[in-house]
Amino acid sequence: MSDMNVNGSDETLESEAFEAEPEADAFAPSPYPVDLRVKGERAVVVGGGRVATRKVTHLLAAGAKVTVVAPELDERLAAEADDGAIDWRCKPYATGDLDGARIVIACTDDQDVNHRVVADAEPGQLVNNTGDPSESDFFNVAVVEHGNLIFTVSSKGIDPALVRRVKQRLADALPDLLADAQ
Ligand SMILES: C[C@@]1(CC(=O)O)c2cc3[nH]c(cc4nc(cc5[nH]c(cc(n2)[C@H]1CCC(=O)O)[C@@](C)(CC(=O)O)[C@@H]5CCC(=O)O)C(CC(=O)O)=C4CCC(=O)O)c(CCC(=O)O)c3CC(=O)O
Ligand SMILES: NC(=O)C1=CN([C@@H]2O[C@H](COP(=O)(O)OP(=O)(O)OC[C@H]3O[C@@H](n4cnc5c(N)ncnc54)[C@H](O)[C@@H]3O)[C@@H](O)[C@H]2O)C=CC1
Repeated sequence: MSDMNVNGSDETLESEAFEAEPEADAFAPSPYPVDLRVKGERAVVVGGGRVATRKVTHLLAAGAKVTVVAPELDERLAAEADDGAIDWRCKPYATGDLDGARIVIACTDDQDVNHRVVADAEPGQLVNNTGDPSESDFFNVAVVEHGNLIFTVSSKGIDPALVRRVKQRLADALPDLLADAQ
């Protein structure tokens, strides 16, 4: 598998996880792959930095109602809050902030807080701890959209850097790959 090559160049996608070392597969069995419909559902994102910005962008595109809990917001999220696109609770996370959420994403730079968010979530809430895949009900995947097609890339939470590289190659290769398929 190590010579898998999406774009036809000589470069290979080197990765320990890609070689499927038995001890690397801490998240077996594989996750159940779905496209989750979240239109109109409440999503609570705890943390307002770079990683939160990426998650919020996808949640808004999917039509979720987004609440961000954080004492500070990155520039782009601050603009979304000013526009009324997201609800911003300008404060540190506290128990109770997850009430009414269908989806919960913990992405502060304080792993104790992220852990507390996971511990506070109700059984019916889908929770993602961006700093600890072992505590997540789901993983955020890389996305390449092409017309009505959505291509997603996941490594079962094992190797996000590899996922990012593969996404880029997929995006570069898709126009040629699909030229006579549509
Ligand atoms: C488990 C998961 C949690 C989750 O569900 O979010 C997770 C976890 C972690 N990521 C880390 C690092 C980075 N992740 C990225 C990028 C992406 N990460 C994404 C998903 C996921 N990342 C989930 C698993 C997905 C899978 O593998 O199947 C993507 C695909 C989707 C998205 O985030 O929306 C998005 C690319 C999207 C795009 O390009 O479009 C970058 C690059 C960057 O930020 O620019 C870096 C910087 C490092 C680098 O580049 O090497 C660290 C180490 C943190 C540390 O130690 O500091 C952890 C924690 C850990 O692994 O323990
Ligand atoms: N899944 C992924 O794609 C990645 C995940 N990570 C994880 O995400 C974490 C955050 O990364 P960045 O967004 O780059 O950090 P950042 O420093 O840009 O943002 C951290 C945010 O957390 C907020 N925050 C801090 N304490 C808080 C509290 N008690 N309550 C609410 N909000 C609080 C801050 O105000 C800030 O908005 C990293 O520590 C790492 O664990 C890092 C890289 C990629």
